[in-house]
Amino acid sequence: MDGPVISIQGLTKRYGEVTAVRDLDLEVRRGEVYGLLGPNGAGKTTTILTLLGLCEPTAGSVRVLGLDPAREAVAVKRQVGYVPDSVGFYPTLTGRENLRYTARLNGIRSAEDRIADALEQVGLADAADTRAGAYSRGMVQRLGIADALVKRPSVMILDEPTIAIDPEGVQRVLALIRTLRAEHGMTILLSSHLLHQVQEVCDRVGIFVRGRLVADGSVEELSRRLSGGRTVVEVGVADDAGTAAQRVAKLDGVQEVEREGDLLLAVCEQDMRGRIADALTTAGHTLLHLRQRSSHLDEIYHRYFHERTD
Ligand SMILES: Nc1ncnc2c1ncn2[C@@H]1O[C@H](COP(=O)(O)OP(=O)(O)OP(=O)(O)O)[C@@H](O)[C@H]1O
Repeated sequence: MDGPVISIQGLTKRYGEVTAVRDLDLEVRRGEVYGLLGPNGAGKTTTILTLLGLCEPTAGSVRVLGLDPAREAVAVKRQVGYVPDSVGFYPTLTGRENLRYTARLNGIRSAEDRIADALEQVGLADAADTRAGAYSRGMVQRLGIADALVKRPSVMILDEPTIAIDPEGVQRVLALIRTLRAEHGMTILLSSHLLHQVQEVCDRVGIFVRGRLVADGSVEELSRRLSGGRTVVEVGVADDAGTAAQRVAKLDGVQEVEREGDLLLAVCEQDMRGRIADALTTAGHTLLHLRQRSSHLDEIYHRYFHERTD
């Protein structure tokens, strides 16, 4: 299938007086990890439920793999793995037995190999025959992902996949998301209010505030837009920083150079790391540090949030 895997145009969802999602346009391309980012009540879950055909749009059009989830929910469900924010399993059944149960519910026959593969992928092979009631929250979350993987989906939708799990568990889930994308080319949509985590795994993010998408792009792009198109390059040299600063300031495209502790901050029209490195090393400086500074996602998020609510 060509074109976006997820395509939302003009989506509005009202619950009585409450408008949960307003006039949303969003596209997720094949193999992309897209993060829906926003505070509680922003409309993330409503958007996800609409993609799964579990919530009917008030207005607008939604397509998943070219299908209309409101009309073709079964076909969508067959190809899309969904992990809700709180996954429930039978505590007295083992991880493997729980997956057998849902495989049967989904009409997947001869699922044993798929179940074993899915448990292996999420790192639960050793705990497969332990009761789910004895799993940690992080393990339950990973079992939820395994459950969605059994049907070998091409798209995964995860609602708050790292909520209420410990830092080690979070890292395992994030690593798993990266692997699913890298090794299986999976398209992944995840929602979160945990900014740093989204920044770690997503190619693009959409910032949701009160049902509206107020910004959309890669973290780099959002960062550049906020800084008025300028890029800051951090430079550290082992020797005379004053002379190094003068050299960098003379380069075409560098607007100004500031000092921040031991670092020089070169404000540039674009990423000039290569030219800065060349200029300094050619002049005999020893370069210790060179990094393009990007705004942290929480700075971006709060800036957009405040711009819209002030
Ligand atoms: N079934 C419903 N009936 C009435 N109002 C609803 C319903 N579902 C959601 N809402 C309202 O719609 C708005 C968006 O909710 P939604 O759950 O989509 O947000 P969210 O960004 O996923 O937040 P959270 O992280 O808290 O789940 C909220 O104001 C919520 O109270």
